[in-house]
Amino acid sequence: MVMLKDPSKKYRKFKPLNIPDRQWPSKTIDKVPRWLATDLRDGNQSLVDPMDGEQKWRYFQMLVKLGYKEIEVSFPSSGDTDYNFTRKLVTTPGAVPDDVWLQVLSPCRKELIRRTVDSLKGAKKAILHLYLATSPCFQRIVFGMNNEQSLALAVECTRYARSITKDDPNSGVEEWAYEFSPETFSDSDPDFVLKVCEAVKEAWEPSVENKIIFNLPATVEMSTPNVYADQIEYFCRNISEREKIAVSLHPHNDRGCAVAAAELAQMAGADRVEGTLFGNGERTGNVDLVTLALNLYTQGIHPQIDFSDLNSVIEVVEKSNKIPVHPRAPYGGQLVVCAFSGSHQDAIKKGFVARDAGGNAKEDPWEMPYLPLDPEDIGRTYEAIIRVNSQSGKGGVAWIIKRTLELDLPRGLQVAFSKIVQRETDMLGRELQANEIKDLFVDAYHLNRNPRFSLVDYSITTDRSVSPAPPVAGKTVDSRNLRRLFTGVIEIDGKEHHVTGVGNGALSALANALKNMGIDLDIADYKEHAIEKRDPVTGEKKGRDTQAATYIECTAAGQAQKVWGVGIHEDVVLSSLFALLGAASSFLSSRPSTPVPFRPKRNDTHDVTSSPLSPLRQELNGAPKSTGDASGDIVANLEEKASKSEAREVREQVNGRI
Ligand SMILES: CC(=O)SCCNC(=O)CCNC(=O)[C@H](O)C(C)(C)COP(=O)(O)OP(=O)(O)OC[C@H]1O[C@@H](n2cnc3c(N)ncnc32)[C@H](O)[C@@H]1OP(=O)(O)O
Ligand SMILES: CC(C)C(=O)C(=O)O
Repeated sequence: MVMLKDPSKKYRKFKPLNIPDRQWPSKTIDKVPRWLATDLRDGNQSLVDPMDGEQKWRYFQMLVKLGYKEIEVSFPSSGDTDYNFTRKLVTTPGAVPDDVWLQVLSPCRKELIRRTVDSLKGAKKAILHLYLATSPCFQRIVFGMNNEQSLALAVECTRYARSITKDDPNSGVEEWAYEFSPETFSDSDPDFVLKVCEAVKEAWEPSVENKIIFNLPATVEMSTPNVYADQIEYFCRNISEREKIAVSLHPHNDRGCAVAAAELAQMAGADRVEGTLFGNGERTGNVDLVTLALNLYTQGIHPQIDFSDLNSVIEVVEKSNKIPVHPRAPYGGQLVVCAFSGSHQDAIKKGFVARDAGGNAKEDPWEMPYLPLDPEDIGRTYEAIIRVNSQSGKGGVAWIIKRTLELDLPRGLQVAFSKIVQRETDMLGRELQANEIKDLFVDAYHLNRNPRFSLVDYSITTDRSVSPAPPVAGKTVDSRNLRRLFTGVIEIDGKEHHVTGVGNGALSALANALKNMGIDLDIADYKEHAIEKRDPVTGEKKGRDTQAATYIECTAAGQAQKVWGVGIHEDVVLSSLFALLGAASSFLSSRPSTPVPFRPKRNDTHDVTSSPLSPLRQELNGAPKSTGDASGDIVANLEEKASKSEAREVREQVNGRI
């Protein structure tokens, strides 16, 4: 057995402070703290391969660009890399903006403090940071010192630091600040910490304008974050000359609560937070500055750090640390702006549709199911939001087709295409990329090339001979009542056929022409809309022209099977004809399971039994003969099958528009 049955002897419960009148629980975070980025020090010291000078340089420039004004750049006494990097920063003109403070860390050892201070000669603004552990555990085990000795060392080193920095006119730095960290604060006696800090403050003599920074680290996270908040509130309430002090936080993430600890401790009175981008740092890491900043942002407070292009930040962080940002890391993780599951995708899609429909501007209130932040604000694209795997539904798939091809699929087609996608994801056992889904759609609905039917030539004329309302003397003919005659050449499986058909509109005329060839399709659903012209294969915009997209759902007379056809063309009539031919092609190709009725009509242009259509007939061989009326037009069929209002809508479209 590895885990103890009773761990209570080995691990003792952390004893919380007793502050019955604590104030922080009813506070909120209303302002941006001072941020200190310690990626180049605490983050760097924890890496398998610490950064070299060049990597540090690039990282530093990024931190400056993001807006950090206090940056812990090194531990100069650790060796040449950090010392030389610090020298390069202060000696390279323009490398450090005038409003940026360079912070450097040293233990309480005089020779190391000297070297640390020397590294900064030439800097405009510098923070010298000393640390000394105050917890009984460290005092006893690491230093072999008692409280008095620790306090004396802290004061002695602060005095020494003062003498070679702000009190030294030849220090070579324009403005000095001082930070002291009672290391292991989270495990220290709060009253002893106060005693040490009072003594250090007295030794440094801060002012209101140039405050001393007391950095109170959860060097190791020991307790629930409310206990850390209590410790911070206790310090803030009891330290004297609070106005001359910046209370700083430095939470580590041993229990996974660093962000919560930092937030509660700000509510408890802290002014400043030290951390790293994406939480790199010793063991489980430092508190993540990206999360803290964007948590503020999503509460309506700009963190004064610009994460507009978070992807490029991730790139630098990953390259420098050689540690990938976790795919589920808040805000930055690859997967956090993605939804795979059907119900999430559906809700997000509806959210975006509602936002678009409301004509919302970028800064209008964000109300989006499942997404706490507009991904666009941090430079992430909507395309990345919805990804498709076997857990996805029609909503996500439709969203991808909308984004890639600008096609607004009717609900029935969403359902049908989603099944095709589902089959593919199940078969491949992996996620499908947006481009793969687009290609699948182009292929399934023959947008690139109809594999079986091709419209070689056609004309649509009015057929007055069959007009339902022949002209009456003295009255003009209502052209809306004229029936249309489709005459054309259709190539089927490489062979040309002359066909004719009559209908209420061009589409129904073609449907009847197909019916005359034995392909008896009824139109069950019809939708069209305009789109910007795009290449159907690459999806790229092709100028400013618009195209029509037509969606037609067909059933074979007397059959349950339904197929969809999609047509895209500048000409709205052609777009619908292509959609019908697409459906016809899909129908024939899927026929073996549900054969198409094949009914040669005696008065047809072609006798299919002896015409070149024979191969087609053979393909259709064995199909049950329909008992339906071969002359019934598509709108009449539709009225039988669809609801009355839908039928009326389609009738208007078919009769009036095409
Ligand atoms: C919580 C933190 O992250 S603190 C920052 C930690 N960062 C680093 O340590 C990175 C850079 N460190 C180094 O390069 C080296 O450790 C150095 C240069 C500081 C010291 O190197 P060495 O002299 O070889 O000492 P070593 O690293 O073995 O041990 C640390 C020594 O410093 C002492 N020490 C540790 N912390 C402190 C402190 N805050 N003040 C004074 N002395 C300290 C230890 O007690 C130990 O002393 P000992 O040798 O008398 O037992
Ligand atoms: C030096 C101090 C602030 C530190 O890194 C820690 O305690 O974690």
